[in-house]
Amino acid sequence: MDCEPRLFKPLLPAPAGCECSNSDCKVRMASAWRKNPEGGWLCNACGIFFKTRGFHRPLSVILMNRTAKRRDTELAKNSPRRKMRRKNKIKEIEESTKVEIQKPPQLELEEIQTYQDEPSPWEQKEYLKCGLYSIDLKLNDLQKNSKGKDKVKASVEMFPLPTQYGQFLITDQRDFCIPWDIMTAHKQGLLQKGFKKIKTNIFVDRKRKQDDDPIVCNCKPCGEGEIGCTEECFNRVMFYECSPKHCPCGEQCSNQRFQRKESVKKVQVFKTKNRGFGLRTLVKIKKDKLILEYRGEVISKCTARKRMETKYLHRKSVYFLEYDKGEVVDGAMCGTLARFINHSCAPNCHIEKWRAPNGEHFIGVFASYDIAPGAELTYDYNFSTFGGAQEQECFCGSPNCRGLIGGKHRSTSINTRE
Ligand SMILES: C[S@@+](CC[C@H](N)C(=O)[O-])C[C@H]1O[C@@H](n2cnc3c(N)ncnc32)[C@H](O)[C@@H]1O
Repeated sequence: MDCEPRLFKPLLPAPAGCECSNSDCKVRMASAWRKNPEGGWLCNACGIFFKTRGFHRPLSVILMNRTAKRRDTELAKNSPRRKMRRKNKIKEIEESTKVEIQKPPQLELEEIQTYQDEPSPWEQKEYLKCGLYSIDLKLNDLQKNSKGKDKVKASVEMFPLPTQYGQFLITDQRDFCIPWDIMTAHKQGLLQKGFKKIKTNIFVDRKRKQDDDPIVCNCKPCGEGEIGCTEECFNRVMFYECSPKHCPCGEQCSNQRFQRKESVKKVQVFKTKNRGFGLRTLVKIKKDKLILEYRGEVISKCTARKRMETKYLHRKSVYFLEYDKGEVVDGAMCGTLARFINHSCAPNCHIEKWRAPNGEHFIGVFASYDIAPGAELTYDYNFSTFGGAQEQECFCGSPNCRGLIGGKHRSTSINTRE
């Protein structure tokens, strides 16, 4: 295909070093120069315009021609449709400015001034929303996808990044802020590998029991404003929680603390000097109050041993707690904040095991006496943890410290009357 190079006429300076006598144009270089009736010089474009229309080329047409010319040159495109559009625009402007031409020159100038102040929409510049190599992709434009959900789309299509960009990302140092929730979780030790809070125990080696024949107490339904199932409640004495469906006291039953999740909410994980993380209370806790339920994965002792020999082989902390005959709660991977409670030989808490109406158990940390705000919560591991782990040196710091936690000294007795 023959493809002749496009020839541009060389630009000539105005004769005698002057400029285009159209006060809106004033160019010094043009492809040709033409004389106006007064004897001055007009550039080729203004000369032709004046000759064909009888008035000077207005500023808006000059600007539009310049923009179009520049765009044409830059993009090397010359579509006939665009030419038509430009011609039509020029016609429109001619129509609108013809009347103004009749006005005295002073008025014409004012009119043109307003053109300059308020550029027409086709003269307005479009700005890129994002740099070519912008570090942060702008994700402002939300578009709906086929399912009607918001779909994020970058505002501007990006060029591929230069090859050295990876190096830049590695070496670039920028200030950043860790999101509040992540920072808090980190401070509370919740970012430990794989730890997740759960709302009920997870049964790994068997199914959860679904006993639909709960033990019902013989308390009498109480009057309005009274509290049911107090100290004398047969279930309470036996460390059984009443069933919400069957208890004669109904809504007034006070023996459903685990099921109603009546735990102390204002507790805080903190870093201890030599015992890893610990848990402290931010509020005063009364004697016998349920502080937290100890939840986790309910596994057989056999699974627990296997885990200790594999998964937890190099772990310093142990999170096993006796659950039932031959079963253990493992709070290492998932559970509640109770897993952060450390051992003390002079503890302020103890563990209680309560029977749930479905035949399973609730294991809770209870206050052994009134605890002041800010105090670290502790219980004696030797009475409640699973005795399969190695002995560890005790750093509880109490005057009657036994020196060791865990190992062979452990007993499995938990406070329960089963
Ligand atoms: C259930 S975790 C308690 C939370 C643990 N401190 C943590 O950072 O996750 C039990 C582990 O804490 C440490 N620990 C608890 N009480 C301790 C004590 N009095 N002295 C030394 N280490 C203790 C031991 O490593 C133990 O295996």
